[in-house]
Order: sequence, then structure tokens, then C-alpha cells
Amino acid sequence: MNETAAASASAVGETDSEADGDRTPTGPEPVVVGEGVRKSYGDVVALDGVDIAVEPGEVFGLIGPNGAGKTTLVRALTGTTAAEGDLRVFGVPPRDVDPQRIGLLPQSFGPPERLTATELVDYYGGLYDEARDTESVLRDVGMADDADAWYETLSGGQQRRTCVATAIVNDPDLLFLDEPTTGIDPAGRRSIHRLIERLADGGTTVFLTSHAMDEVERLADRVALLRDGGVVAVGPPDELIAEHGGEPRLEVSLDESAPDAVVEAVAAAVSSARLVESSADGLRIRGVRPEAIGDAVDALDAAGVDFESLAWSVPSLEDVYLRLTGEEYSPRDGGREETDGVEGPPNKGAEAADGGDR
Ligand SMILES: Nc1ncnc2c1ncn2[C@@H]1O[C@H](COP(=O)(O)OP(=O)(O)OP(=O)(O)O)[C@@H](O)[C@H]1O
Repeated sequence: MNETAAASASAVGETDSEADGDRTPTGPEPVVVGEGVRKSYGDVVALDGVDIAVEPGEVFGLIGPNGAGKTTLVRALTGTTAAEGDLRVFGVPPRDVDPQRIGLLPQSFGPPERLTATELVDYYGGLYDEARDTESVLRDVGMADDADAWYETLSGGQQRRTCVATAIVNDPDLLFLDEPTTGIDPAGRRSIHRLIERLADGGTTVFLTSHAMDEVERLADRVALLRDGGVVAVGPPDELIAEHGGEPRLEVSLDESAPDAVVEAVAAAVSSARLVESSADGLRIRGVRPEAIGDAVDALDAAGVDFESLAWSVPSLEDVYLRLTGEEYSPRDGGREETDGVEGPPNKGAEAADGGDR
């Protein structure tokens, strides 16, 4: 039996004793609390003292590299695996929570394949005391047109959307989504994003794990970055970006690496440049403010450099992720951050350096 079915099946037993359907009051404390959460699998430490708190109505994003412990944390918080530490959901241990209040989309979820999307949602809805209308749930996830197709005949993205439907059929107060958009095409992703936004607007607390940084940046009120089983940063995306994202940068694509003279000319010409780095196929200028892009173009023209394209970008959550996980791209080695390169003039670049790269 998969995790959702197991959680749902246990839900039936537990909610029978709460036949009046009363929901436990949330109280003043956060919806989800984990303090000093630890979990090991043999010698493998999956969670190494995680502290986490999710406020009511928040979309809380959990990011981190493969193996960081995200799924283990979701499983610990949903009572589908035991863990040490103080874990509370709606003020009680995860296994004691009224399952009617919780929705869980596990990372791996394989429902029976010879059921239609409608039959699947009906089935999971039947495990709860109260369930939403199946048709409206399938509409919410963009599956209305394929409602009568067998699960096994659906595309990967349609299957994932059907799985999302099974996780929201009980209209949960708290929804755990473990990589909900994996394998879903851009239009499908957008419909899931809109769904999450609608749920959050309606007061649902959403605990979202994802490798799609754009998705987390767009949806999450706060984000926690997990690395090696511990939280290394937590906060609203814009604050994390301001603190850890680095500076705006300009990428110049060339046929070949830029000669040192060009690197130096650009560094001298771009007022806000903090660092100019050459790579096998171009140039990266860090700390470029938008008004200085023209200076970079003029310097390249003056040096007779025929560039293929220019791309200016501001830091994103992806930059935070790459920096804090030590996976930041460097044009020189294709891997980790380097700090060499030609620095901008100290007098001109000082402002950028002050607020800039760490
Ligand atoms: N059932 C298990 N038995 C043994 N080791 C496990 C088990 N589940 C997870 N692990 C290990 O615990 C660590 C954390 O795994 P987890 O699946 O929580 O990471 P994750 O952040 O969700 O990774 P991913 O992004 O790849 O889904 C990994 O080293 C993993 O190999």
C-alpha cells in the first residue's frame, strides 16, 4: 500500500471515533513544528537536528539537493516514518492528527493503473468522512477532459496531476506536496501553480518540496534550504536572494574566450562591475547595474569584439541554492565558485562590492 493509501486507510479508523467531524482547533502555535528532528537509516543520517515551523496559511517551500532529507522530513511530519525530536502538526504528534485535515502527495505514488482518473479520485475520496466532488477536483488539476481515461494510459504529467487530485480530494487544511510538478509540461505546471495559489488564498497551509527553484520562488512565502539533513537558511525568497543571491550579472556569449585585454577593458569601462571573468565561450561581468549595460557594449565594440548575445540577469532563488549548496557555476571550471578574474576599479565598483558577493 502506498503512503497516501496507508495514511488514508489509517484516517478511516481514527476518524470513526470522531464521528461528529469536529476539527481540532489550530491554537496559537504554528501548524507544523519540528524541533531537533533526527532520523537515520543505519549509518546514513537523513535528518540531523532539523528545526522548522510553518505558520497557518503559509506556502512553505523546502528545497535542497538530492539526498538532503526533504522526503524524509515530509514523511516524519506526516507520520509515515518515525523520527526523533519534537514534531507537532496542529499541536499534536503527526500520527495523532485527524487525517481529514491533511493531504499528502508523496514523491513516489503508484495508484492502481486500471482505474480511471475519476474512479481513483472517487476511491481516495471514499476514504474520508467528507470529500469534495470528484468532477470539481479533476477540473482543478486540469484533468476534466481525461477524467474517463485509465490511469495507465495517461501521460506522466497527467498521471501526476491525477495524483495531486487524490491529495486534495479531502479539502485538507494542510497539504504536503513532495515534488508535485515533476514530469508535468509547462502548461500543466502553470495549472498546478494556480491551484496552489488558490488553495493558499483559501487558507490552506501548503508544504511544498521541489527542485524547480522558479516554482518555489513564485509560490512560497518562506523557504527552507536543507543540506546534509540540516536547515542552512530559512526566510522569504526575496530576503534569501538579497542576503545570499549575489549581484546582477551580464553574460556575454563569444565564439571563444575573451583575451585578457578585453577583460581588462570591460572591467575598466563598466562603472558598477565588481568582477569580470572570462570563460571558454564568453565573459561574465558581476555587479552590473542596468544603466551600465551600454558601457559594456561600448567597451566590447571598442575592442572589436563581435559577441553573439548578451544576457543580463538579477539573482534568483536558484543562485541562493547554488551558492549555499556549494554548486555555483563558474565559467572557468564549469563547477564551483571562483573569485579570481579582473576586478572593477575600486573607486567605481566599491558600492557594488559593499553590498555584493560574499
Ligand atoms: N528508506 C530508506 N532507507 C535507507 N536510506 C534512506 C531511505 N530513505 C532515504 N534514505 C537516505 O536518506 C537520505 C535522505 O533521503 P531523502 O529521500 O529524504 O532525500 P531528498 O532530499 O528527498 O532527496 P531527493 O531530492 O533525491 O528526493 C539519503 O541519503 C537517502 O539515501
